[in-house]
Amino acid sequence: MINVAVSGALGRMGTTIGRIVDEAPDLELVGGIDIREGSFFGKEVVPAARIDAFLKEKKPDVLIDFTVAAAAVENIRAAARNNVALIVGTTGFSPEQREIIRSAVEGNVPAVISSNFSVGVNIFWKLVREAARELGDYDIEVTEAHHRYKKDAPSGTAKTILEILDQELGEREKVYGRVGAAERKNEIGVHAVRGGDIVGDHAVLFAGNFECIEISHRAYDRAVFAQGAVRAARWVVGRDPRIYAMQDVLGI
Ligand SMILES: NC(=O)C1=CN([C@@H]2O[C@H](COP(=O)(O)OP(=O)(O)OC[C@H]3O[C@@H](n4cnc5c(N)ncnc54)[C@H](O)[C@@H]3O)[C@@H](O)[C@H]2O)C=CC1
Ligand SMILES: O=C(O)C1=N[C@H](C(=O)O)C[C@H](O)C1
Repeated sequence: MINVAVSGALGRMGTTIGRIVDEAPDLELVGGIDIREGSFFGKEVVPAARIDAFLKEKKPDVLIDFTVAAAAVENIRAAARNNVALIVGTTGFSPEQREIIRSAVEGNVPAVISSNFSVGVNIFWKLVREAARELGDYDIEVTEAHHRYKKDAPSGTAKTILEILDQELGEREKVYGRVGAAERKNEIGVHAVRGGDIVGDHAVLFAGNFECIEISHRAYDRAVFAQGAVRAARWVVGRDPRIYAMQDVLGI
């Protein structure tokens, strides 16, 4: 039995993950952490200020964090000092926060960190990499769309797309939300749409003369992210103490 705790337990992803863990015969939901007290699936949710006492008492094997960047950094540090493995889906980290996370995790606990835990997006990233290798001279535009409550833009998944494009094509200027009259150069356009209850759409357009290729992914339910995160949680326990990607979990 793997003991699982969830931070961001009262949020959209936290409740989706809590339900999956609660229903899994091989997993035990030991409780949750959020900014306020509460309960989910019959388990206690404690305020983030009490995370150390919570981890010592409940002894989860793994903490799954879907919160906000500043909170996740503190939760990750707490898990690392209490020897709890990590799944981190939170997005919007600054380079400085990424460095704090790296030094908290490396050599201390195993952690799978991914801007997107869906299997489909992990395959989509591979397809984008392949297309970029062949179509480096085409104009490239990245578009993402999410629900009205999303706090960060562009999405973590879109930032990962940009990292892949930079790795394959060399670093190019990014133009965010094109406005005004300017001739297109070699930049990559990046566009974020926010509205309604859109779960998560991403597309990369490669536009050449007389043809375009668009690679896209659309999530219809956030269960796809939650199922991926739970799959990663089963995989991460007992691994060497370092940062892993979802591709490591999937073996792709
Ligand atoms: N990697 C992936 O596959 C996915 C990542 N995300 C990311 O997950 C994060 C959460 O997304 P949602 O669940 O939609 O947001 P949400 O706003 O519904 O939930 C976040 C929860 O975190 C709580 N929280 C805030 N500070 C906290 C702290 N210090 N400790 C514990 N909990 C705290 C909030 O009260 C809230 O309940 C975002 O960064 C989002 O981009 C979302 C979906 C998929
Ligand atoms: O906030 C969300 O909802 C999502 N966030 C992730 C991101 O920023 O890429 C993943 C997914 O698209 C949903």
